[in-house]
Amino acid sequence: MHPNQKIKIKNYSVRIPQWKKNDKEIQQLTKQYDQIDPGSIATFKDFPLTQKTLDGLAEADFINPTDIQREAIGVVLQGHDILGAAMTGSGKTLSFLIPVLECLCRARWTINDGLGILIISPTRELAYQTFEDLKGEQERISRTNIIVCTPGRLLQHFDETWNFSCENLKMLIIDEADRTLDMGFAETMKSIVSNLPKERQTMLFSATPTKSIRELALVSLEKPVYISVHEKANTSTPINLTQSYIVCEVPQKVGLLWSFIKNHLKSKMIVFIQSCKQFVVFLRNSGMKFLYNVVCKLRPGLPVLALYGTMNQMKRMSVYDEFCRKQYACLFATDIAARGLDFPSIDWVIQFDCPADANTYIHRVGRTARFQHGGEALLILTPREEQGMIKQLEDKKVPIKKIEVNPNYIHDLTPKLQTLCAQFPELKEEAKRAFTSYLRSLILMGNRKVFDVKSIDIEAFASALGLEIAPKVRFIKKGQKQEQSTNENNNNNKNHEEEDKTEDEDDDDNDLFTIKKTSNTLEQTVIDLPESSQKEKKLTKAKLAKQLRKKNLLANKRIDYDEDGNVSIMIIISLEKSNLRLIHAKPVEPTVTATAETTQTSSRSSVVDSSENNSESSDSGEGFDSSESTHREGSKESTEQEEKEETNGSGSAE
Ligand SMILES: Nc1ncnc2c1ncn2[C@@H]1O[C@H](COP(=O)(O)OP(=O)(O)OP(=O)(O)O)[C@@H](O)[C@H]1O
Repeated sequence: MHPNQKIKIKNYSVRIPQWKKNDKEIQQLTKQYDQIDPGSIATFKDFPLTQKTLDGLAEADFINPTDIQREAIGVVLQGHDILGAAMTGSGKTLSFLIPVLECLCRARWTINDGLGILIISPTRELAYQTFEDLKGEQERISRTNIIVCTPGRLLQHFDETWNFSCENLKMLIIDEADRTLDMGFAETMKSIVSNLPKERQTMLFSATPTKSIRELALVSLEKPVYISVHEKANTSTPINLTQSYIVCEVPQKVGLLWSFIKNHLKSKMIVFIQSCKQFVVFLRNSGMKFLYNVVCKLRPGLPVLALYGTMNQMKRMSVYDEFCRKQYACLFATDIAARGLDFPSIDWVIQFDCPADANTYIHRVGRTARFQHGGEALLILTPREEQGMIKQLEDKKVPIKKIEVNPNYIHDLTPKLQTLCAQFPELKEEAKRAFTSYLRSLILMGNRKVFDVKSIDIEAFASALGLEIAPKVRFIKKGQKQEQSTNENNNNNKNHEEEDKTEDEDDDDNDLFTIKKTSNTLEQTVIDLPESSQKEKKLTKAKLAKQLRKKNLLANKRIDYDEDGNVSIMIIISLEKSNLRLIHAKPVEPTVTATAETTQTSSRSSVVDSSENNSESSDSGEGFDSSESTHREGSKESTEQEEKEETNGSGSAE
């Protein structure tokens, strides 16, 4: 270069990222973490939070933290693992979302850092997607910083998404932890946790913590701080929730519900209907579809909607949105809506069917009286259910009062329903299915102190549904026989049991949990099968695939019911602790070639996931349902049948 030549220096302007500008601010905030004292926190501004977070909170009108937020945010900012418990609607979500944002901000997280936060929730809302969606998801997932998903879906990404990496993970949040375990995801959760980096912070939340959570806490948390803000409260439900129950016989329930709706037209209400996970799709929500269709046809004078797990995800979302927007409406829902969903301004929660246990009750009523709002809850019980359920609620510190109904208040809908059933044959079929599935669900419920099919006046119940004659229900006798033989076995073992009885076995939570877990397994479904065909064989996956090929069987599930609601064909494969078990199989001609092909080439994921979902995901709509995706294409016939069902009985009507 010539010495006189001037060097031109270009003035490059380097764009300084926002987080760098705030570097000093972050350092100062971090220093204040140790001084956080929940007692002195009145507003969010009292927390050492970044300006962006504070602006976001102010924009959403969140000024004062709730109890759980006041207690938990500081502890998480200080870097501790937590086990958080607080009532429904008390703001648990924000108590982990605020530290999540602060964590990413502090770590100056960018898109290139990949996954930083994993939030596991038991609901399917973000995981219920088709395989087509998954493809897009697999591309995006490596560039995502926060993932919210169900355990099943997450495990699938571990297995199938080549570029899915958790190695930079900063925080793991397990929301509604008890429900996740309740659904049989304990093993899945353990294997998820074992795949995550040890250097991370973990938060575990629940509104109804059970002993079972402790086991998950042991494997996932490191020296956790236990935060239970309402532990010493006199009640386990929000104080501004008024709770009452009515006792009436099963045949009067429909009339009572109708009278209630007619008298509360200026209200927004959710009516919870029992849905039995063990049932096949078309039977699973039959009680709910029947009631929904009846109420729609009778035109109560307010919008009526329905939300249940076997609806497709798009429909579910649109019903959810529509219900949120309405000022007055009645939503028929299964327990899919019982947890976590934050519907605005619900006036009433009606439990048309007795909940499986006190925790389910607490979550259902928790859809109203959220965050300082008021709300009312009404539980409808049969005389048989009253004592057992009320005892459970009292034990759980649920303040509930009995109210008597004036019999004149209850409409007798029988003539109207009979006319409707005669007019609409599909409604009559639905009534039959509702009848059968309700009785079956009582048998499968397990807790005989509360649920007892023998206490039902079968003829009166059928008539109350608009049926002239009661469908045959041979399974009741079979169920009773089975129960008898179980009782005899139990009597034989009684002496040993009494000797071995431990404190844990006396615990209500544990007891219920065990019952629920057993009743969730597919083995319960074989209650209706001829005894000779109930043989169970433990199989390895390879052997199973061989047998399936040999016998020309369809993998997954196909259950056909005859007119009486008895099983005529049933094939189910379930996965239990990595042992595949052929529950029952009868050879059938493969209806759709694609499904049979899938069976023959049964890859690990297709067999595993579908069976998992048959047994676990069910109505709650949780987990990744590959039977809804991989096999959907193949089993067109059954899909069409399901679709028909859904169009008949779902959506909304005014
Ligand atoms: N600090 C706050 N100020 C005002 N509203 C809040 C605050 N925190 C939460 N909320 C509102 O309270 C409602 C309930 O919050 P959230 O859904 O987090 O409750 P939850 O404890 O997770 O309930 P559930 O156990 O039923 O899932 C939401 O509508 C939320 O927007």
